Amino acid sequence: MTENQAIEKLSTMIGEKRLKHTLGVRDTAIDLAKKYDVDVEKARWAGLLHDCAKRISNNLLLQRAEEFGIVIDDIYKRVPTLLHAPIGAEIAKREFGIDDVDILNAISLHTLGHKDMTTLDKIIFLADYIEPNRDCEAINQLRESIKDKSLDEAVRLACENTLKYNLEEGRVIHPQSVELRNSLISN
Ligand SMILES: Nc1ncnc2c1ncn2[C@@H]1O[C@H](COP(=O)(O)OP(=O)(O)O)[C@@H](O)[C@H]1O
Repeated sequence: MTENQAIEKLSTMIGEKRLKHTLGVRDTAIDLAKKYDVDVEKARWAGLLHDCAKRISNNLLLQRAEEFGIVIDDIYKRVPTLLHAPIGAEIAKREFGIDDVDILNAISLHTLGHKDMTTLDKIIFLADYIEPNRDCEAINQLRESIKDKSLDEAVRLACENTLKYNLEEGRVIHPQSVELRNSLISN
């Protein structure tokens, strides 16, 4: 499938607004890949497809997770939308013909992150947070503050912002993101 064909298909799956975000993530991921010497094509495809399951309803996400053999833990049960990441990886494989494990893992980990992320995984996680179409105070500030920081520092700050947001909103927090945050603290 060409990139244009993928974009065409995606637009029917996620709608115009989410597509704009997606193209922002793709472009940001490509810039970060060049900066951190990661395969640009992998960053392009992971960025492009990271949210391909974003429009699927909670009930269908739970159903698909069963079908695909994805373990539905307690937090996934309570916040099924989190499943759009691992299910997105399955859809990228089944419907977009992606067979590269690095791309599929980056899609799967883009929302919660993971303590053992590869550089590509970190790039997609960060790109999803800082892409230019996201316009809110916390993100605008973070974009500025990470300019002179390492990738790990930037990932930690993005992760901490998401954790803080979930705390402030009184939402549950998946331990995988707490583990990611702790893995990026040196003491
Ligand atoms: N670590 C986490 N634990 C629990 N919920 C989370 C976590 N990270 C994100 N979420 C929630 O998952 C939902 C989807 O997150 P995300 O895909 O980042 O959203 P979007 O791309 O639409 O901003 C949000 O409601 C967010 O609060």
